[in-house]
Amino acid sequence: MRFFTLGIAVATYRNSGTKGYSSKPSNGFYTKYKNKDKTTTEKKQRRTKIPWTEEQKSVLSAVAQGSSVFITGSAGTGKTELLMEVVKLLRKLHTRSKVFVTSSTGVSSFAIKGQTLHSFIGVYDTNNCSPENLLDMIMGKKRAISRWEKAGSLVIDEISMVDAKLFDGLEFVARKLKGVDETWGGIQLVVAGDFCQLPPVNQNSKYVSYAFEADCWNDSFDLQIELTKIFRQSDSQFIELLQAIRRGQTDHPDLVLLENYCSKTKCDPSAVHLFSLNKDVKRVNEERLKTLNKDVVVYRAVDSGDDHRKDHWKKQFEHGIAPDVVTICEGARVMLVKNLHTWKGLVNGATGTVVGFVEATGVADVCSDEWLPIVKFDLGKVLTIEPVEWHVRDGDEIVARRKQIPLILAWALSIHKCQGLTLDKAKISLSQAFGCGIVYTALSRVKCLDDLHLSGFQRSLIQADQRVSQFYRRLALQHNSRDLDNSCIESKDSSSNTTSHTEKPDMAGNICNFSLSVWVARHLKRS
Ligand SMILES: Nc1ncnc2c1ncn2[C@@H]1O[C@H](COP(=O)(O)OP(=O)(O)OP(=O)(O)O)[C@@H](O)[C@H]1O
Repeated sequence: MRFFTLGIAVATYRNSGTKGYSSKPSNGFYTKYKNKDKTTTEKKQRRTKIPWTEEQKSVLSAVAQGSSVFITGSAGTGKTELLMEVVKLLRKLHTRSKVFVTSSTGVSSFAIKGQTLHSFIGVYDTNNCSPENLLDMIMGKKRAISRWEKAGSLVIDEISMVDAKLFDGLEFVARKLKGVDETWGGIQLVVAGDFCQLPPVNQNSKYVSYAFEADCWNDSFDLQIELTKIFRQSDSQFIELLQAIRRGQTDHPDLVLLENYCSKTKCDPSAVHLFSLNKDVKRVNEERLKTLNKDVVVYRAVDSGDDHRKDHWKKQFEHGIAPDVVTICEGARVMLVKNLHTWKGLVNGATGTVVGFVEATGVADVCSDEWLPIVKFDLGKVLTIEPVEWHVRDGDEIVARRKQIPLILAWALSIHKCQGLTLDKAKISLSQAFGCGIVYTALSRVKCLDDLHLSGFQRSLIQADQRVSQFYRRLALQHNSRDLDNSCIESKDSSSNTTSHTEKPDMAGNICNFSLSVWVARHLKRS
């Protein structure tokens, strides 16, 4: 493997546009943030302390039994958090090198420390590809073939953006390359996502088919489970309103609240501005940076990787969240794009303001004698941000590394980029919004209505796809029939005292018996 380095340039120049290296950005902070945040062991201990719900536990126990599982649920129900735990479990079951962790978008694949689904497949343009075409394209790629042959488990996050044709194609490829005549060639599949959020993007046609419409969908899973406990929001009125929007309900009485928020509330200047178009995001961020009229510091990423596969990983970085160039100055609103200190809330999505710069002496081989930003996070913590590393993986192998400051300008963001994030405050411009799920995805980023300022909101923008609604209705019916089956099994088994299960009311007040759901789902699938 050959590595090359682009070289880092940390330069300061006046906002006026005249480039030139200056000594140090003017600020009053030259003391490094001392609290070097505990040991790795302590970090690990804290992470494992998440109080999993019964639903989440049932997923973990199904995975531990070798089941293939689909995890869905509203925004903020902990799908991604749970997936991280599932990955740990799968690695114990199959060994690390046989577990492939993927997501449909670059941003979300970084969030789960995986790779994009397309990079795992080894083919980038899969639009309207038949299963046979897909297999043909993969057959020309040794590494891709070996990944498929090796795979004991495949994890796919943000499934809402994967279309049915691709999902069926992947199942076909798995069966052929594993040489096992079982669904997915016997690979343990764990898939997560919310079909009420952003749908698949198909460049060649307006019609999108969701993954659940794939012929193999039902046979792919032993358990399909909808998580019902929402963690991101706690205000029941807001939760109910979001659920109405998720269902595409345009006549909900509380929608008037959003119309009021559109016109009346004064916008908090620290709120993140969300747009549906990237050009609006770029424009607003550049405008806001200029208005500060301060010296800026430019951080260029240092990339290294396998030269032969440079096109591949460059593309990955382009589509990922790790920025190529970060241009900031004192006063700039920024967002962390990597988890730094989870237990302190300094995670991917945490926002703050650059309050100064500190000399970067001794920071591992980049930025030496240059400047590191000090960020005061909205949560109150102040932290010197050092460069971190992102990886592009090919299965278990790291094929490229990017070192960069994990910040992006955060006055404005695209709604697509923020899928999966929790935002402290948001100013959402919906005037250019289009398509199903976009209003729900945008609004569900914040924790409460007071954190929201809206413009361009109209009830007509709320759109839910009928196929998605039908899918969730079917899933709910399955759950209900499973509950009935469970109570039968319970009474059968109670005589032998072998069954223990937890009862928990779901959002609709029904009683769900989750510990038995795996068995029942398998039973339903086979019968
Ligand atoms: N059992 C739990 N107890 C407490 N908090 C939890 C639990 N599970 C998840 N969370 C927290 O809930 C928040 C939302 O989780 P996460 O981002 O995984 O949701 P999600 O379902 O993936 O959302 P989205 O669909 O918007 O991507 C996170 O802050 C996460 O740490």
